[in-house]
Formats: sequence, structure tokens, C-alpha cells
Amino acid sequence: MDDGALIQYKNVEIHQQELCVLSDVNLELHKGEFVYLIGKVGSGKTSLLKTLYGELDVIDGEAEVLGYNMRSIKRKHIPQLRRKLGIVFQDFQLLTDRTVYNNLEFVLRATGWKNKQEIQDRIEEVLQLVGMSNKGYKLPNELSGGEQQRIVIARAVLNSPAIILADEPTGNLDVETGKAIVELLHNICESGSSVVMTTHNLQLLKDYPGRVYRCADHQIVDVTDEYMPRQRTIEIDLNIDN
Ligand SMILES: Nc1ncnc2c1ncn2[C@@H]1O[C@H](COP(=O)(O)OP(=O)(O)OP(=O)(O)O)[C@@H](O)[C@H]1O
Repeated sequence: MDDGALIQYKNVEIHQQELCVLSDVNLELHKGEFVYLIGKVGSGKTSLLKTLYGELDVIDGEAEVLGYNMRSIKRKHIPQLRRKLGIVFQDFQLLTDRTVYNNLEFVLRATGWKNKQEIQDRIEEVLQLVGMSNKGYKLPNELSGGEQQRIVIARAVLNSPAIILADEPTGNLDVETGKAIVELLHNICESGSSVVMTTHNLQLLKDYPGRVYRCADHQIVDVTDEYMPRQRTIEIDLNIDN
């Protein structure tokens, strides 16, 4: 295994019940990287993400996430792994019966935070990070979809995760709001967390570059070059100059 990799998959096979969804998966994530998973409906993006947080077993190959061997990880260690991950889904999954502040406090207390002042400071910090400083008193259903997704991202970064896993985080949002969410994830990535994000919105890949893997025909392929035309053009220009 590469010591520097946060995620390293080698020849991994992923099943949903008897169905082989992806085989021979080779994937790496390093600190500071932003990775997109693209591919048609049902091509295996969510299944792959689920293996990264121990929701779905890895059937074959070598799979390591933040030092945990995902082939042999014990059930009791999965919560420890998940505390180092920030997970963002398309459907927000905020607790609807409590305020934004209480949603965030709930997670901090569940992950061992006890000091009231430290909890308050951290909540204010993450709300500021996602541009929602003055919305702590609101109930989730008093927020727009984009605002709710910002709160979900705030919740995901509370414990400064090494990796954020985002499954179609812009899926329910209009184009502009979706772009703002991806911009926010890129900013968080620049400040230290690596990101793996599934998306159907290919325009985002051009606006906010990253490494791109495509799932298709039970395989996953690095297709970054297809989505980084400017960089490719510069390389071609340089070749001509030579
Ligand atoms: N819980 C499950 N039980 C059985 N099969 C499943 C389950 N979840 C997904 N599958 C199947 O696994 C395959 C991959 O699904 P997956 O959700 O990973 O695709 P996806 O690329 O994320 O799709 P989408 O773009 O629609 O989110 C599909 O054929 C799907 O029907």
C-alpha cells in the first residue's frame, strides 16, 4: 500500500447481493484531492461510496480507507472509521424536530464533545464556514434545499474529517445553488479534507476541476483528461513548441 494514500483500492470487486456491480476497481485518494465519480444511473457509484464507509462489504481485492482494511474491518470498528469521514447525502437527513444548532450539537455530543463553550464555538465556526452563521435557530423545514445542504455539509465537517464522501449532493438543487455547494466543497477541500463526490452534472467537472473516475460496464476508469480540456490544450501547445 502507498503510505500517502487516504484511500487505496486495488482490484476490488463490489457486489449488491448476487449482482457484481463493479470489478477490478483501482482507485486512490490523496490528501487535498477532489475526486468525482460519474456514470449512468445504476452504474455503481453509490455502491462504491458505500464500501468506503463500511456500509457494503468488499468482496475481493485490497481495500484500505484511512488505514482500515475494508476486507477485514470488524463491525465494532466501523463507527470509529465513520468519525473520520464526513458523509453528505442527496436527501438531507437532518433531524426535523430540532433546530440547526441542535442538529449540530447532537452530533458533537454523540462523538464525545462535552464542554458547552467548545461546542458552541465549534458550531459557530462551521456555520460561518458554510455561510449560515445566522441560521442556527431555524428548523430544517424553515430552510431552502440549498441551505439545508449547507447545514448537512456543516454537520459533515464538525469533526474535521480527513475525507468527505458526498453522494449526489447537488441532485435536488437548481443549477446555481448546486454550483455554490460544489464551490463550498472545493473550499473545504483546499482547507484540508479530501473529497469524493458522485454527480450526474458534468458541467461541474469543467467549472470545478478534480480527478474524474467513470463507472461503466462494471468497470471504473480514470477519465480526468476528458474533462480537463484546457490543461490538455496547454500540453499540446507545449509539444508543438518543442
Ligand atoms: N440494496 C440493493 N440491493 C440490491 N441491488 C442494489 C441495491 N442497491 C443498488 N443495487 C443495484 O446495484 C447497481 C448499482 O447501483 P448504485 O446505486 O450503486 O448505482 P449508481 O451509479 O449510484 O446509480 P444512481 O446514479 O442512480 O445513483 C444497480 O443495478 C442497482 O439496481
